[in-house]
Amino acid sequence: MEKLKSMVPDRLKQIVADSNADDLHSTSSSLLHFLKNLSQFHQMIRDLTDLEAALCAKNKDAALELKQKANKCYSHGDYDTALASYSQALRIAPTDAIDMDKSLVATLYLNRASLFLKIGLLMECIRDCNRALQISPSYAKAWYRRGKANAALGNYKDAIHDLDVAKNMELSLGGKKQIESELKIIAGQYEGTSDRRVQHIENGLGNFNEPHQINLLCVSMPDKGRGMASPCDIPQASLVHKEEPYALIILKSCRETHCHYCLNELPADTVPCVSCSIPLYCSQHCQLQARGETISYYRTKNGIDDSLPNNLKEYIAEVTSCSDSDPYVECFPEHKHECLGVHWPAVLPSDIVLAGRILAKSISQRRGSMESNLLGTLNLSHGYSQISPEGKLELHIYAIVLLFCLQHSFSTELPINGISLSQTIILVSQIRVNAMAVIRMKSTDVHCPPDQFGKFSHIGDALTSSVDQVPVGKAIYIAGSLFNHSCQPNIHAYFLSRTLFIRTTEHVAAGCPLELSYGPQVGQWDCKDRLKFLEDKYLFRCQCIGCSQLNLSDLVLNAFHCVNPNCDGVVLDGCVSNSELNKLKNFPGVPKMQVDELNNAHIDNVDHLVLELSNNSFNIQPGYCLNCGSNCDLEASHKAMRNAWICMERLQDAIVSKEISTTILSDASKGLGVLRSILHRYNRRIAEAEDNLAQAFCLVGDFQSARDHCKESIKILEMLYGNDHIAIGYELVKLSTIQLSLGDPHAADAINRLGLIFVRYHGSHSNVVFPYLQTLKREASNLTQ
Ligand SMILES: C[S@@+](CC[C@H](N)C(=O)[O-])C[C@H]1O[C@@H](n2cnc3c(N)ncnc32)[C@H](O)[C@@H]1O
Repeated sequence: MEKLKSMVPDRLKQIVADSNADDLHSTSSSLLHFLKNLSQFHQMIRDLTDLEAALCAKNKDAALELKQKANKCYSHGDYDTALASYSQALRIAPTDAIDMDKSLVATLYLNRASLFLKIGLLMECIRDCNRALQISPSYAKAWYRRGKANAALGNYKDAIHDLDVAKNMELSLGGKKQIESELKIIAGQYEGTSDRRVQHIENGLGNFNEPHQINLLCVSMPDKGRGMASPCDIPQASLVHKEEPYALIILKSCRETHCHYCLNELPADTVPCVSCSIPLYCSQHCQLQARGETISYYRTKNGIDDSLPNNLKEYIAEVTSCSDSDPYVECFPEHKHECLGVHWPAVLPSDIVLAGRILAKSISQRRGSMESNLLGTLNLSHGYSQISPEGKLELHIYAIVLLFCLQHSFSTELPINGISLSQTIILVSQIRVNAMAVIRMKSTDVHCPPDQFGKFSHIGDALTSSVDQVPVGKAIYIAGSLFNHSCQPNIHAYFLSRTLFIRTTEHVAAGCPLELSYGPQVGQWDCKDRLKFLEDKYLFRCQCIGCSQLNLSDLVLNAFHCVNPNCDGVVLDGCVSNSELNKLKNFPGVPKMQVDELNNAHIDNVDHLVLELSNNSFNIQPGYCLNCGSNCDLEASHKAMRNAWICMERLQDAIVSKEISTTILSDASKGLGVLRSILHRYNRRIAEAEDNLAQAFCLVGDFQSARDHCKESIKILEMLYGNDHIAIGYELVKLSTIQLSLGDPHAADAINRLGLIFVRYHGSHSNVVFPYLQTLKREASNLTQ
C-alpha cells in the first residue's frame, strides 16, 4: 500500500487531497486510470487474488502431515500439541479429500473425538463424533467413541444404541466381540438407573429474549445531526434497543480465539470453514450461517445396512442429520464471497473487508449490478471532507483494490468505474464513523486462566480475579448508528453473540437525548484527550455536556497537588487548563459546577473556586493553584512524576511476567509515595498505581496489602466516575475476590454492590454477560454461612 501511495504523482495526490464527497466520481476515475497502467498495481491484485499464491487454500499433504504429528503426540501423552495439530489439520484438510479409503475430515474429527474422550471433554467428543458421522454415517469407530462418551455421561440408552450401531458396522470379528462385551457392561450399568438423557447440543447462538416496548424518536439535533430521544420517561436499566448487525467482522487479533460468526469464545472443538483455512467457528450452526454450507454437504455413500432394525435406522438418521441446535436462519452468508482460497480477506484492513461484505450483500440481495441507491438504503452519516489528505488517498486506493478483489467473485455484476468507486469510498467513510466495536467481557484469574470447564482455580485459598473489556469485532447496526456520543452517557451498549442491546443507565426524562459512549468517558480521560480521540477516530468535535461544561473529574484527573501543604487545591497543566478555559469561553455566563458536586467531592477549601465560578470571573492559569493561587514548578513536578512512574512501569512488567521481586515491589511503593506528594489526590495515575500494587500484592500472596491498595484505588475512581459507574463494578470484582481470599465478610457487601451495578448496566442479562457473578455470589454466601 505504502509503495503504491508513493508512486502516485503529486498532481493526482493534490486532486485527491482536495476532493469532497460530490466529486469523488471524477477523482476516483483519474486514480483508477493511473493505477490500471501500473504493473505494480496488477501484481498486487494478483498476489491478493491468485489461488496458486494464496496461503489460505486447503492443502491435503500438509493436513496429512499434521495428522501424523497429532497421532504421534497423542500416543506420547502430549495432548495439548495433539489437539492443536488435529484442529489445524481439520482447518486445512480439503473437505472432499480421501485418506486410506475414508474421508480425511471424518477421520480427523474422529481422532480429535478420541482425544477429547481421553481428556474427559465428553460433550466435545460427542459433537466431533457427530461431525464424523455426518460425513461417514457408517463409520463404526465413530459410533463406538460416541457410545463410550455417552456411557461416561450416564446417557446409557444412547450409549447402547451407539454401540449397537457400531457392532453392526464393525467388519472385524474381534472388533464385534469387544463391542459386545462393552455393551454388556453398559447394559448392567443402565439397569436400575432412571433414564436421563443429556442433550447433545451444538454450541451456538443463545436466545436472549427480553421484550422492549419503547419506540424511540429519531430527532434532529442542532450540533450533532440526527439522534435518538426518549418519547416518555424511561426508568433506569430499561432495555431501549435491540438489533442484529447489518454486517459484522471479527478483528484480526481475535481470529484464533473467537468464533468468526457469533464472536463468542471458541470451544476446544472448533469447526473450520468448509472451503478455506481462515475462519474458525464455535459450531456447525455458525459455520452454516457464515458460509451457507456445512460438512454434511460432503457426505460419503451412506453404507447403512438395510437389514438393521427400524429403531436403529431412525436413530442413525437422527444423529447423522445436521445436529445444530438452532434451525438454519435464512440469512446472507457473509463469508461466502471471500471463501475461494484467496487471501485478500486475511490481508486487507477489517473495515475494508467489512465494506466488501456490505457490497456483496447488496449485490446478492438485488442480484444485479451494484444499485445506485445502496448508500441511500444505509442512510449513514460520513465525515469524508474531514479526512486528512493522506487518508483520502489511502481510501481511494483501498476502494480500487477492494473492487478488483471482489470482481473475482462477482465479475460483471460489479463494474469498476467512477460510480462504484465513489460509492465504495463513501461506504468506507461511513463504516469508519458508524461501525461499533463489539466488546466482550473477560474475567481473568490473577494466578491462572479459568480451566477448560470455565471454573476458576484456587491457589491455596486465594481466588483473585479481574475483569477486562475486549474488543472482538466491528459491526454496522443501522438503527444503532443513530445514537450519538456523550462522554457522560445515559445509555450503555453491550453485545450477546452478534446482537446489540442498549439499556438506560439512569432515569431518562421524556424528550431527552439518549447518548452512549463511543469510547472515551469523563473519569477515564480528561477533556483534551477525549476531544483528540474523537476527532482522530470519528472525525467530529464532541459537543457533549462533559466536553462543554466544567466538571470536577476533568479538573482533577491529571492535576498536580498544591505546593502549599495545607491546601488541597487543584493545579492544572498547560494543555488541560486550555481545554477547560475553552469550555468557559464557549459557554460564558453559565454556572458550570454544582456546589453540591464539589462538596460531595470532599475537596477542602473550594469555596474560593465556587465563588469565582458563580461570578463568572473564573480564572484558570496553568501552574497556579485554583484554590489558594500558589505557584507550582510544573517542570520539576513532571520530572519527579516521570521518575516515580518508571518504578511503576517496572512493576507492571513484573506483573505481566508474574515475577515480582521484593526490590521492585518496594521501589513501586516508594514511587506511589512520591506520586501522592506531587499529584492531586484524585489524579488518575494514583488510582492506577494503587491498582498495580494491589495486583502485585495479590501475586505475592499479601492479600491484606492488596485489599488496602484496591480500596484506595476505588476511592479515587468513585470521585472520578461517580459511585455507580460500571468502572467501579469492575474494581469491586477485584476487591471482593481479594476479600474472599482473606475470608473477609465484607466481601458480601462488595459483591452485593457490584451485582447492583451490573444489573444497572445489563439488566436481566447480567449473569450472561458476566457469568462469574454467580460464582462470586455463591462464594459470598458460603462465607456468610
Ligand atoms: C454514529 S453517527 C450518529 C448519528 C448522526 N448524528 C447522524 O445524523 O447520522 C456519528 C456522528 O454523529 C455526530 N455526533 C455524534 N455524537 C456527537 C457529539 N457528542 N458531538 C458532536 N457530534 C456528534 C458526528 O457527526 C458523528 O460523526
